[in-house]
Amino acid sequence: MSLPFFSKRWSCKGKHVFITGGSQGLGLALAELCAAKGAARVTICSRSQAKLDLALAQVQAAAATTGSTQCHAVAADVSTFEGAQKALEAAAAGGTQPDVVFCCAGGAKPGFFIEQTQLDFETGFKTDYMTALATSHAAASLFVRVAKRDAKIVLVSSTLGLMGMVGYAQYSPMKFAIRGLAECLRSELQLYSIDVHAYFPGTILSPGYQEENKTKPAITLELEGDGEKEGLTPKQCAEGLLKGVERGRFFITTDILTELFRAATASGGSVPGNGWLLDKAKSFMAGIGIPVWRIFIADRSIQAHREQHLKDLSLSKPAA
Ligand SMILES: NC(=O)C1=CN([C@@H]2O[C@H](COP(=O)(O)OP(=O)(O)OC[C@H]3O[C@@H](n4cnc5c(N)ncnc54)[C@H](OP(=O)(O)O)[C@@H]3O)[C@@H](O)[C@H]2O)C=CC1
Ligand SMILES: CCCCCCCCCCCCCCCC(=O)[C@@H](N)CO
Repeated sequence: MSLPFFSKRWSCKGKHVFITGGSQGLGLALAELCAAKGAARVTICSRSQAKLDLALAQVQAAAATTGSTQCHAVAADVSTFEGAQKALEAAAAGGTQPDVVFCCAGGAKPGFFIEQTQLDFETGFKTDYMTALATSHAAASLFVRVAKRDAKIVLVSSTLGLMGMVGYAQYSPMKFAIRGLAECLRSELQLYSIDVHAYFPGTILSPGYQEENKTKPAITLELEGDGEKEGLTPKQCAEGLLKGVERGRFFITTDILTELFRAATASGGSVPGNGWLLDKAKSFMAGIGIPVWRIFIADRSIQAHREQHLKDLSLSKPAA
């Protein structure tokens, strides 16, 4: 056990870092960062071998700056327990078990609730929640089995794991579920001294973001704001995420808005915060700013959009 005020800073140096969703976006940027920071081994995992081949070359290039990192790729679908277990076994085949597992796999398919199908929701459940559940279950089981010391599991939620809004019914509830999972695991995995962290990014300018914008309703885009201006690059997010992990933060954010939502909504003190007094101040600010935004901007724009929306809906419906 480490004391809360005197704990040593964690570092990925010399560690084996395993990353799902490592073939692009946040996961790839994180892999490059850990390679550049001297991790002993970086294993990236995603379903597509073709994407992994391209990504691995980038991670190797990042590793060349220090020269001490071995880089590997494992093709696996981590949305099942079997897939996640196999992925971790393959990662360990090189001789060292992972020390830290980042669950970055995920992705949204925005759309209107009544236009989305059972398959859309099931895909959200698999891609966002099951990948996180299966990976963290396989990782925790492995860490306990080999009595790994200093092990970590990092889950990736979203701003939308702290608040929900129009267009994200297929995705946001899964990110809320990841937050619930993180809270349960933080509590239970203390039994094995495994640290758990949860990251809540805002917009990440990733390939996934480009993809989701293809089906994103106009009203969702409007409320979310201009991603290109307000979003962060995968590299900026990876740096912020790693910094949060190094400092031992439980709920990690990389933008002020998400930090306000966290302070205002996160579990009423039943989980570690980001500084008691500062959290109180942020929660106070959020308690004023967020309702003002909801009443005067969000709900107002949605209500003003009703007429246009009904026209848009009937466009996609066959004539009665
Ligand atoms: N982009 C954004 O604006 C935001 C993203 N987030 C979250 O951050 C994380 C990273 O997002 P982003 O950088 O946009 O990621 P991308 O959507 O660009 O990439 C997703 C990655 O996950 C992999 N993946 C998807 N499904 C599986 C699966 N079943 N098994 C294994 N790998 C899988 C993909 O590879 P492959 O196709 O080869 O499987 C790919 O490497 C996600 O969890 C996302 O929900 C949170 C807030 C905002
Ligand atoms: C003072 C209070 C003002 C409040 C303003 C709130 C604005 C809401 C922003 C919601 C942003 C959602 C980002 C995450 C996106 C994400 O996870 C998807 N892109 C999936 O990939």
